[in-house]
Amino acid sequence: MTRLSVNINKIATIRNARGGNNPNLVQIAIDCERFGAQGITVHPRPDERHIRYQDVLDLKEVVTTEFNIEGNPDERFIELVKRVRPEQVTLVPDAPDAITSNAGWDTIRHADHLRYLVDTFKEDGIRVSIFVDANERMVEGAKAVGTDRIELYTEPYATQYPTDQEAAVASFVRAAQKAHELGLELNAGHDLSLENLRFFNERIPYLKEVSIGHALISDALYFGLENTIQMYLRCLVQDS
Ligand SMILES: CC(=O)[C@@H](O)[C@H](O)COP(=O)(O)O
Ligand SMILES: NCC(=O)COP(=O)(O)O
Repeated sequence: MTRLSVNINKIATIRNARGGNNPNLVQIAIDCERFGAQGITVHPRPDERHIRYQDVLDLKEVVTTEFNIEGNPDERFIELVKRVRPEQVTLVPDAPDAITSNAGWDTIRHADHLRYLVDTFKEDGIRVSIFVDANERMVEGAKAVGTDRIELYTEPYATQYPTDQEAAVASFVRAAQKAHELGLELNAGHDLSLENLRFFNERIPYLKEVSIGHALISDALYFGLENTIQMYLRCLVQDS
């Protein structure tokens, strides 16, 4: 079964709006796990607009499932990840002023840099995942730099899904097959939701993990966090 990692960035966004500790990010991470999440994802950004670097250190003390730290690997990020030693680091090429992540790596152009990063994190026993578009050449490039996994950037899938599900998923199926042929493990994320997740999971072979934040936390406003996590988990169960 594909595993669900809950991205708690948006909890930190709400907390930061008032400067105090409500909602309590650490308690929410503990509760997400209690409600069935199989991982916790955070994406510290240089401006700390949601997840703060201190949050990552605090979360390391309590997360008992898979801890996944995503981000643009600048010096501060590299130092943080190497200090925390999460189960997984996901390398994302987003600009500091980007509203959210908006593209995968060009794994061919940035091959030398990515190879260095993969080696750096693997040295500390941290699994490395590289965020890529659903493009077979980029998957091949990711393999060439030695990563363990890739994460497919699913925003284009989510955008096209309401109008043409088959067209939306086609390049993702090809990229997933390519990853499998090359021996790469597969994650996916960005804008996955209750609307589009089940179909994606049914169609994408060998999917190990999805990380979901924005839609899941928004749904929790209506359904509650525990129910919402269970609803997402049900989308990931395959009928046999
Ligand atoms: C890497 C990725 O796909 C993003 O979804 C990211 O983790 C979300 O970041 P924000 O919560 O800052 O939009
Ligand atoms: N890696 C994707 C992620 O963690 C969450 O993305 P989103 O669901 O907030 O778009």
